[in-house]
Amino acid sequence: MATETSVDYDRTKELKQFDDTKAGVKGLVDAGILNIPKIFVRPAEDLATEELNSGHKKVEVPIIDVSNIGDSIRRQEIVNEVKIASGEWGFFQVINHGIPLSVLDEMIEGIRLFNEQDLELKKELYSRDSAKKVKFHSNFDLYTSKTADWRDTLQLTFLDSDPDTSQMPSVCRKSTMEYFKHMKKLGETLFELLSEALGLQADHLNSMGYSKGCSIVTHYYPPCPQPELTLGVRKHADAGILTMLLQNHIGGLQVLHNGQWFDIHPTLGGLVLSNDKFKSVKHRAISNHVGPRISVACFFSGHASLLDKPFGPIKKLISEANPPQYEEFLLKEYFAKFFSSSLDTKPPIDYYKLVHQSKLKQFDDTKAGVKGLVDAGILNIPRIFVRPAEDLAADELNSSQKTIEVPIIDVSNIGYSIRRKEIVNEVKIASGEWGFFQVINHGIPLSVLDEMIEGIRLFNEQDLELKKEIYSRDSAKKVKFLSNFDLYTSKALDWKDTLQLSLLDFDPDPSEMPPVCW
Ligand SMILES: O=C(O)CCC(=O)C(=O)O
Ligand SMILES: [Fe+2]
Repeated sequence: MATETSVDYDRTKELKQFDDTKAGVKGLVDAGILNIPKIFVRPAEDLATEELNSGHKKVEVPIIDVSNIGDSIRRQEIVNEVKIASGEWGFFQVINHGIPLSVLDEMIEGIRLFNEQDLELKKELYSRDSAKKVKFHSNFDLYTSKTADWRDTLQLTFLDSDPDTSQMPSVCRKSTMEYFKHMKKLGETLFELLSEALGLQADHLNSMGYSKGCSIVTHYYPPCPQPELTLGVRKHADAGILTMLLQNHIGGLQVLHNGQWFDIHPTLGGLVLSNDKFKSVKHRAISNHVGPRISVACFFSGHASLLDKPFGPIKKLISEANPPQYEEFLLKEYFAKFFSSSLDTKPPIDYYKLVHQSKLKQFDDTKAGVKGLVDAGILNIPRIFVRPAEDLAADELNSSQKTIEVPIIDVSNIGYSIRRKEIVNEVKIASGEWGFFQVINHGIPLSVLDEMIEGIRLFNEQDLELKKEIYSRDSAKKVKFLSNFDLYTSKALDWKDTLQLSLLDFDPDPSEMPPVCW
């Protein structure tokens, strides 16, 4: 514990030092660093899951040609393509959108100029103040994430009005204004297509104000000396309703589909959200030896006037056959959740998932745990236990050949001072390197261990009504039985039931223990 705290302390200090430079990641590169600072290095277990990337892909990322959208037959086809892409991927690339290439190029160039201008000018805009409409910083979640990402961000928020040109950095003012104009128009078109794809009137989503408020979040990813150790943007799902994303020639955007990462080659891409009819795609950007990589995300997340209003599944889509999947929430609470947590934690929309919550409650209310399901003769495990596809894919990892062995420590002869020193040393190494070791020759009779296991088997296999009496999630209870202590907060449940005996302030009290195993 003590080491954990001191590591955390150093990290906070390093984060603050980095933040105080107000020079972002580009400042580090300009200073000529050869190794990236520790605050950017991803945990070893995350780095190991990169294998995910290597598999052969049998499908292709959807590309939608929106030319001739005015032709009613072609429009129907496009709506259908949008429906499939949004439902299966939550992502598509748009081509022939009519935005002049020069507008896109100049937008990227403006952002390059902003980031490469005199540092003192950039520093003036460096801020983490959520009230600021125009600000520059590195990693909005710098102090809450496990690892910082290799990018700097200039954020322009226009939720309640069109862009305020006077506040915009002069180097990218003209190009951003022009780009914004086109994004607004394309955004409206995409919202029309999405409305139609949901079986609604074409103007449905636009008339709700979704295409009115928008934030343009521009990222600058300087070349990274050790791209294998960090990311440009960690895996996440966007919080907004629709994101339109532009990236320069370097590429690096990847979307997660059926547990595999797909590279997205530079062109405009859209990302989407809805009542589970459309997917909210997980995506990330890798960092690279070459650069700068530049990307521009245009988030449509609703006009400022919607922030205080309840937000929930589209009423017209709800029926008995198609019940709501999410409860209503206030948009401002939802965004507060998003901005106060690390980008890669559970997407905020998951907190409002109704069906999932009610399925969890149903299971909890049986008080029979996982064993109850098995006794009922289920052949397929309920969905609440199924791990996300990307976690399952990462398990391939498990199969690789191991060259070292798990530490086993023989504690016999612990009374001899020379042997004790050796044991202490083994404990030190095992605890430092693994945080785990096995103990042998501990002197506990085998029968004690066997009887303990047998008692727990008897407890779990006794009459259900007796077990139910102590089923509880009450943290004050010293003796309780339950399945998954984190049932309501985890991504997927574990296949286990638990009898918990907390002996923190008292020796076991036999009268409180389950009779079969006391
Ligand atoms: O830079 C990119 O390609 C992705 C940026 C992104 O995902 C975001 O801003 O949410
Ligand atoms: Fe994103």
